[in-house]
Amino acid sequence: FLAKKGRKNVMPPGPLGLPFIGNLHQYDGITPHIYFSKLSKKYGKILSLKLGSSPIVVISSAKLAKEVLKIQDLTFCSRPSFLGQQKLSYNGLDIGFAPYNDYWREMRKICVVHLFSLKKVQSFSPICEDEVSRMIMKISQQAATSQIINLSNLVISLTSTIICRVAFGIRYDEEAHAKRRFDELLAVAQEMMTWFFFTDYFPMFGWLDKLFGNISRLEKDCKDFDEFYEELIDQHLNPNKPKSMEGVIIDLLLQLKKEKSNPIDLTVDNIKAILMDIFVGGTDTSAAAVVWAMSALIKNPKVMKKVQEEIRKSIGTKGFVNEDDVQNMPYFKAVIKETFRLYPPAPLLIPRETMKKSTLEGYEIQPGTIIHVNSWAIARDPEIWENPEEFIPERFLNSDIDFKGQDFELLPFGAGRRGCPDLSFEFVSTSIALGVATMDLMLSNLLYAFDWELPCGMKKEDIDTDVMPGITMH
Ligand code: HEM
Repeated sequence: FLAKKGRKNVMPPGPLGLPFIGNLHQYDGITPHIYFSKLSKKYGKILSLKLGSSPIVVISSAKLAKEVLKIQDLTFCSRPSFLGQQKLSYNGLDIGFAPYNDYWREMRKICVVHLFSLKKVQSFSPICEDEVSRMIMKISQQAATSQIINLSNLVISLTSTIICRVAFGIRYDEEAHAKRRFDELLAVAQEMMTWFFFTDYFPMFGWLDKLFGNISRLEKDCKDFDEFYEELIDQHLNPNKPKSMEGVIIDLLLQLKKEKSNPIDLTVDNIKAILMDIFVGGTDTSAAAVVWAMSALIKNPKVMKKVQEEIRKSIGTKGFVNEDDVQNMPYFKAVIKETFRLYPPAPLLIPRETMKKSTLEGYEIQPGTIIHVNSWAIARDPEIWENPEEFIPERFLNSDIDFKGQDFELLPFGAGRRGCPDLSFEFVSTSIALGVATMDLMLSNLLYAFDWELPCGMKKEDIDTDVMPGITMH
């Protein structure tokens, strides 16, 4: 028995670890959200464990998420410094992996004010619409000859094409070498960001990373990225660049660098680091969400039929669903929310690190502790959600719960000062924000234009829903 008062100085409960390695031998690094969720059933909504020398606390309730992301946001708003993430972000010169400090505050302001202002995001809409209609055309051609469509590949390729156009003003031909190179770089970034480096958990044994070739691989990947950015920057500095390259994100950043009007003098490395955030944050997340949505719909044919009826009734013979049309489709919006609930693209958000000593549920949390908010587990908590494992969009039809970071039972974009910058548009419908708008457009048009079924001989139980490693859940 531990009275709340008596818990002082005690870490939250958790599995017993071994000396030196802690719980590393039990840890599932591929699906950590599921591993933590199982632990929370045994140890509670706040639990702790140790990976090597790193203390970790996992939160699995809406109430505690509110405590961490809102009430004590300032205490819990730094980021741990993992080797792969640090190297890829030019030592935290980006926004997502930067520690909480004045630099991060300024960079985030630049991003929100200049790169993702409402006007800017709206100007991206014709690009998204153009790319989605090209995708629909491509599927039509393949369907006409009864070819099987690999939807995951198509959707990932589409989001990366959109980001390339929005960020660099370049439309890579799908088969082109440059496009393949970009997609490969993205896949490598995902892998390196969650790669196991000894340095992260056993700093004294960092030399093992060298021995096992982890460092040379990481350095090679960073070099590849760097060359890619350099080429892009050179293209944008060319006074004879094509018109399509003007006013895009990289151009805006180069302009800000030249103007020197910000408290931070932007360097080329700052620009490269921000580009990395935009690639990784902007491409993977909405693509993963669309693939999960389609998988859920294929498994739930009644929901598929109902949402298609809504879209087709609303759009009629217009031929294409535009961004504004979606606002008049409550069931479609509920399908999006239900997808975010069951399949949040970043199930553990991006890990936080405590800035100072604090107390959570009477437990003392030391500075430098890594905090995981298990948004995946919270969104399946039977104390909050009825039949939590079922895909039932109807639950959102008469509910005010939204995903803008105010309702802590549904946190696909995180919340608080480190929440996804899309949330800075709290005063605007989130569908205007780039990630959701892309997702709305892709999914609504896929459902409007085609009837979907699994390849011949495949049953819905055969759909492989095993998760691949990475911050984003593919
Ligand atoms: C469906 C689309 C998206 C989802 C589900 C998503 C989700 C997330 C999540 C969960 C976080 C961490 C929040 C936290 O720690 O509380 C985050 C942070 C971030 N996201 Fe997104 N995101 C999406 C789209 C985008 C887009 C389109 C961009 C930019 C082009 C972007 C850029 C970022 C950045 C820079 C951060 C780091 C914020 C910080 O640490 O201050 N995301 N996002």
